[in-house]
Amino acid sequence: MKHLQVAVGIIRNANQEIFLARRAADSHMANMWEFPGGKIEPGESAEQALKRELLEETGIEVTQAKVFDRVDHTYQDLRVTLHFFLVEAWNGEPFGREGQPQRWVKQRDLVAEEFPPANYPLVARLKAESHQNH
Ligand SMILES: Nc1nc2c([nH]c(=O)n2[C@@H]2O[C@H](COP(=O)(O)OP(=O)(O)OP(=O)(O)O)[C@@H](O)[C@H]2O)c(=O)[nH]1
Ligand SMILES: [Mg+2]
Repeated sequence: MKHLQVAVGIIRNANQEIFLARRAADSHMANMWEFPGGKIEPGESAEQALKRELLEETGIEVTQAKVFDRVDHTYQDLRVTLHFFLVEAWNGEPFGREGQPQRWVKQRDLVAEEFPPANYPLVARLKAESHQNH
């Protein structure tokens, strides 16, 4: 089975809002909401891929990224390892640079079912941590 290594950015602003983008209609997990990111290319570290993908997909230059979690998930015909980073420092203003819809959502208001199934535990963790801290 194909196995992808993916770098993913949880972009969070000072209002505890997280930037989400909508996946394209013709992609894997079409039309679901996602944290921007993409495949780690050969020779790249997860953090390098994160910076490249966030620039390509949202236009921001990441200046600091913290490892947040690593999740392994097997879909019907595809295995993914998602390397999640918490991004709280960047230059620019994120937007759907590839034309994809986007929105900011309060961390505590995230809805797991809007994301690909691999994200469910991660979204649960983010919601739990938002109740502790805010
Ligand atoms: N970016 C992103 N991908 C995710 C998330 N959750 C999740 O299961 N994935 C899966 O990770 C895989 C790779 O992500 P991607 O499609 O963004 O990769 P990419 O930007 O390199 O795509 P491309 O082939 O169009 O260049 C997809 O199969 C996607 O369904 C998520 O929150 N964000
Ligand atoms: Mg992508």
